[in-house]
Amino acid sequence: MEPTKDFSLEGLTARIAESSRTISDCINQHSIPKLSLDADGPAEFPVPPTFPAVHMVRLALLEATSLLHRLVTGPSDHAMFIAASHHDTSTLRSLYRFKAFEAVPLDREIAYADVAKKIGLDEDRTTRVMQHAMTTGFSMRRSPDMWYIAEKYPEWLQTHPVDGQEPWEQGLTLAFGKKQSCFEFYDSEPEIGHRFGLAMSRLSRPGGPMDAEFVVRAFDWSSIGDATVVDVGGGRGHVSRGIATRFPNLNFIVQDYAKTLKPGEEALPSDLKTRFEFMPHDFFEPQPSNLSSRGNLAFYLRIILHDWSDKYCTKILQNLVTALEHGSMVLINESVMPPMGTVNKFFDRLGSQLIDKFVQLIYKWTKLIYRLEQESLGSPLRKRRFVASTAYRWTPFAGQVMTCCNARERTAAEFERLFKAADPRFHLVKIHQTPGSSLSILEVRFNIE
Ligand SMILES: C[S@@+](CC[C@H](N)C(=O)[O-])C[C@H]1O[C@@H](n2cnc3c(N)ncnc32)[C@H](O)[C@@H]1O
Repeated sequence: MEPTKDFSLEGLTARIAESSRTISDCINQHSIPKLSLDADGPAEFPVPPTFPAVHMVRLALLEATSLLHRLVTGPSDHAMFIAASHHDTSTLRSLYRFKAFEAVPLDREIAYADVAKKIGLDEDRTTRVMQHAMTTGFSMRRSPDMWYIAEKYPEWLQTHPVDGQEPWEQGLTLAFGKKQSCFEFYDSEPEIGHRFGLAMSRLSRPGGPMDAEFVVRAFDWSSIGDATVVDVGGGRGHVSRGIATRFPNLNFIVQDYAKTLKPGEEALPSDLKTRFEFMPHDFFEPQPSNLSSRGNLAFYLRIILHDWSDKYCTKILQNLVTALEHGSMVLINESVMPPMGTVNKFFDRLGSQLIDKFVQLIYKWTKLIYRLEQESLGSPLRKRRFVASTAYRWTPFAGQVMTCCNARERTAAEFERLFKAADPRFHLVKIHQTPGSSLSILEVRFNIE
C-alpha cells in the first residue's frame, strides 16, 4: 500500500475504511480470532505473519488513524495532550507501586473501595488514579512490566544545558536524589532491580519484541567454530541459554553484577551446567587477563551499548581489547535506527516492536534499503550490504535510555563512529538482520578489514 498522501479528513477516513475492510476480510476468511479489547480477546494482533500483505495494511491503518487523531485534535490541543501525558505514566506507576494490578481479579468485577482496602490507600485517590489509568486503555486486568519513567528529565535539561555524558545526568538522579547510574540505582534497590531483571527476560520471551529466538536465527553461530562466547552484561544468561541449546559447539561465560547473575545460575538446566560459567565482572574494568587461556573467544553484547553515552561505550569496548586477538569477533546485538522520515509516520513518532517484523518486507518490496544505506552511512561505506534493523526511530527505548541513562539508540553510522573512536582496529564487517527482530547483530572484527 502506497504511503498516505491525502491528509484530509475524507482521505484519511477513506483509507481507514479500506484498510479495515481488508483486515476484516482476512480475519473472516481464515477463521482468525476477531480483534477485540475484551479481557479474553487476543493479546496481540491476531493475523499470523503468513499474511504479510495484511500486516502492511495494518501499518497503513495505524498511520492513518494516528494522523486522523492528530488532525481532529488540532495542533494546540495535541501539544497540550503531549505536555500532560506524563500523568498517564505517573498514574500507572502509582498503581504499580501499590500493586493495584494484582488486587484486581481477572474473572470478576471489584469495587474501588475493595481495591483501596487491599492496597492500603484511601478510596478517593485509589478511584481517581485507577480511573485515569483506565482512560489510557488499561483494563486493569494485567500486571504490566513497567519501565521507570523519568518525569524529572525536563527539569534536568533546564538545569544542565550541557551534556557531560555521565550516566547520572538524567531524571532518576533528580527523582531519587542519588547521583547514580540507573544500574547502580537498581543494584541499591533490590526490589526495583529484581523487577528490571524480570522485565529484561520478559522482553526476550517467545513472541516478545526481542524474542531470543531471533538471536539464534540472525547469525550463523556455528561459523565461529568451537568457541567460548562471553556474554558481557548478559543478565541472567537467558539469551545465551537459547543459543547454547542450538549450538553445542559453544561454551558460555555470562558476565554481569553478582546479584543479577545469581538467579540465572540457579535456574540453569543441569544439561547446560558444564558449558556455562557465571562470572561477576564490571564491564568498566578490563577483561580478566586469564580469559585468553580459554581458547577461541567471541564477545557478545546484547542491549548494552544503548544504555551508555558514547564516552562510556568507548570504555566498554576498549576493555575488551586485552582479551582480543587478530580476527576476534565482537557481536553487538542492538537496535539500528533508520534515518528520520524514512519510515511510516506512525512508527517515526510512536514506535512499536510488534509491527517491526513486517517492515523488513516493506523495505524489500519498496527498495528502500538502498536509500537507507546511502543516507545513513555516507559514501565510504556505501558498497557494503547494511540493512537497517528497526523501522521506527522513536522507540520507547530511545526515550527510556535518554531520560534514565543519559544514553542513546544509534544509527549504523553512529555505531561505526563509536567503534572507530574506541579503537581503530575494530571493523564493522556486517549488520545481520532477521525479519521480525527489532534488534540487529553488528558483526565487528578486531584488526581485520
Ligand atoms: C539492558 S540489560 C541487557 C541484559 C541482557 N544482555 C539482555 O539482552 O537481556 C543491561 C545489563 O547490563 C548489566 N550491567 C550494567 N552495568 C554493568 C557493569 N558495569 N558491569 C556489568 N554489567 C553491567 C545490567 O545488570 C543488565 O543486566
